Amino acid sequence: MTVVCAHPPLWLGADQLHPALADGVADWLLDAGSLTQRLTALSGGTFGISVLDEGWMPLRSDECATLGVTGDCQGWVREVCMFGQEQPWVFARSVALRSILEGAGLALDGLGNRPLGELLFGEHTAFQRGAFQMARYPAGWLPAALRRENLWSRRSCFQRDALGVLVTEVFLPAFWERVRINPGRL
Ligand SMILES: C=C(O[C@@H]1C=C(C(=O)O)C=C[C@H]1O)C(=O)O
Repeated sequence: MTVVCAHPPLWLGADQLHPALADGVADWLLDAGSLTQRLTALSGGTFGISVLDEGWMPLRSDECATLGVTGDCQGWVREVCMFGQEQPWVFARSVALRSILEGAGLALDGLGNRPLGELLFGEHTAFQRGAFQMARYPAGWLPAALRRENLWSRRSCFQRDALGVLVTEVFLPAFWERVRINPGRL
């Protein structure tokens, strides 16, 4: 496995971004509904998820800090690619702290190719979604096949009691082509 080091990006709230997000970009990055559902609709029946990596591993420093831990922490990591029309549209990395997840009754490890959105947005879910933060995602954090500089990403934490699931989504070039939006500086 190649380990690529990259510094954490500066994550900023929508009101901290200068210039502000263009309307078309904001329409996707700031939509608090289920991205899985929106992509499924956009794909016309061709939506799919492929799990690229998952397991217990050390979380990144910016993830530990966002989940309220100072210093190092371990957690469940799930990295997926969401496809539409056979194109890679969104890379997503979802993480939760091991210490909390183990007693929380959320079977992240049993999801496989079913979308996490089913658990987070399901009918009986009690998750509350936190505010979005945006950044240009470090290319070194993307799997080699998807690696590009400067891609827009967003993250937000889904909270249910003590359990936080931090979901980061990176919007890939084929997605912006599909929606015919120029996200700027690609
Ligand atoms: C959070 C959602 O779930 C999506 C599904 C994911 C998965 O299956 O790993 C990851 C990120 C999300 O984009 C959503 O639908 O909005």
